[in-house]
Amino acid sequence: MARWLKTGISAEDKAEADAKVRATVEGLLADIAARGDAAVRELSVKFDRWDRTDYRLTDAEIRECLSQLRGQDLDDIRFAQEQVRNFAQHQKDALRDIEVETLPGVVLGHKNIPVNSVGCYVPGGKYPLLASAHMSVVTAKVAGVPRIVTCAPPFEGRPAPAIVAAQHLAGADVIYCLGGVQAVGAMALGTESIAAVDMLVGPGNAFVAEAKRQLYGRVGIDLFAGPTETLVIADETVDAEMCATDLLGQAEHGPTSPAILLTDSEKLARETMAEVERLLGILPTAGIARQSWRDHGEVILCDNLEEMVREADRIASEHVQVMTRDDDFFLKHMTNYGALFLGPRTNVSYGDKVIGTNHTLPTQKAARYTGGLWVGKFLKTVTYQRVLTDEASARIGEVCSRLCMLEGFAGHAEQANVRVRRYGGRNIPYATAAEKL
Ligand SMILES: NC(=O)c1ccc[n+]([C@@H]2O[C@H](COP(=O)([O-])OP(=O)(O)OC[C@H]3O[C@@H](n4cnc5c(N)ncnc54)[C@H](O)[C@@H]3O)[C@@H](O)[C@H]2O)c1
Ligand SMILES: [Zn+2]
Repeated sequence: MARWLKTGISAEDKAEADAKVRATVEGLLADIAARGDAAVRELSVKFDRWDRTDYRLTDAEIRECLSQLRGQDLDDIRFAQEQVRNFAQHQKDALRDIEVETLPGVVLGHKNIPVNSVGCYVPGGKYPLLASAHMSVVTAKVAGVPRIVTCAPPFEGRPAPAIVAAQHLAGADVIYCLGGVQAVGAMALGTESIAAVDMLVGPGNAFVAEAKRQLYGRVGIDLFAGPTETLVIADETVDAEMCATDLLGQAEHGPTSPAILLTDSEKLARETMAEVERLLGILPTAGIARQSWRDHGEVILCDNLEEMVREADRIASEHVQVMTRDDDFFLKHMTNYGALFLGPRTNVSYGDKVIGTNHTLPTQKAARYTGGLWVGKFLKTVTYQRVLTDEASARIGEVCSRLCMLEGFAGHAEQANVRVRRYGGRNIPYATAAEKL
């Protein structure tokens, strides 16, 4: 039986916090819908103390941002984008348009059409998270999206040069310096100055993730990608320093980021908890990490690998780092996760920043029903059909007609009957005679 050596705040407290965010976001989106640019500007001033008449960055501002980065920084950004682009291209190559003859004379096909315009949100409230620009803009580009708009909040009172460089180098068509609900609201709803997009993608804090959720339907969204979560599954093949580092490395994202250790070793569990305390004494971002560890950190002790898989699937964490005697066991049996990091040689940070898999991943158990952002999310798989011969049309038509009448759909039946009469040469009376076929 799984046993908790450390727990976080209660499910009720979490639900209450979520309800508050929901209500706030509802109000902000209604305001943007009603008052457009004026509301966007007011919210930008209120939340980010950032006031402009036009939030679109000019070419000169973009060039200025690029010029502020060192050559090494630009090379590193290009390297990371190259990795993301390569893997996304391989994934795209695995998606084929198909056209098949499923019965003699019956041809069915599907093709993958890129969404026409997307809005890529790049978070930047607490840290200038430039990596998110690679993940959404580069991937949209590989998918073939014709119009890519991107937003990130100001950082320390101005556009973050590294984010803007990443947005630009990734191939964004239009860059706005806007954050939070005002950014995703403006992109989805459109304002006097911002043309609405068809789909929103990218991660963000609880407000951003909730705004995307509420805008879903009005536009498409990639997935529910809110505050980061990490799960470390470890046994005594690794030590406490490795586990504690990997927990705090992701806990630093924000005060509501769960970091959970799942292990079958009580010794490792206790040593890791002690090591977390030691590292919190020296980590420069300990302010945030300490709070998330206190409120959302958990340590769960299991009896064996099977139980660890069950617990991990229940948690359905965004990131799962596996460092055990049999990592492949988890790859083989786990079903709910955003991304797996197998073995101590890799880690979530590699995935977050550079290795090439997408870092925009499902949170709050969304991993039960979706994977993360990838090139396929930007593609609409649509179908088409044609019937090549009279015989095929009559054959399908006869079955169709009977099935329509089983449902009481006389009009549908007649769509079939008219074709059976013309192409099958059979004189079917109007609609009602379907059952006599
Ligand atoms: N799931 C994923 O794939 C993934 C990946 C990377 C990052 N993340 C998450 O992205 C988030 C980034 O968060 P962030 O805050 O640093 O940046 P952010 O850009 O997501 O949010 C900043 C914006 O939040 C808005 N805001 C702040 N306080 C508000 C309030 N009280 N009411 C309404 N709006 C408010 C402001 O408009 C501000 O511009 C983190 O939670 C991180 O864990 C998730
Ligand atoms: Zn991270």
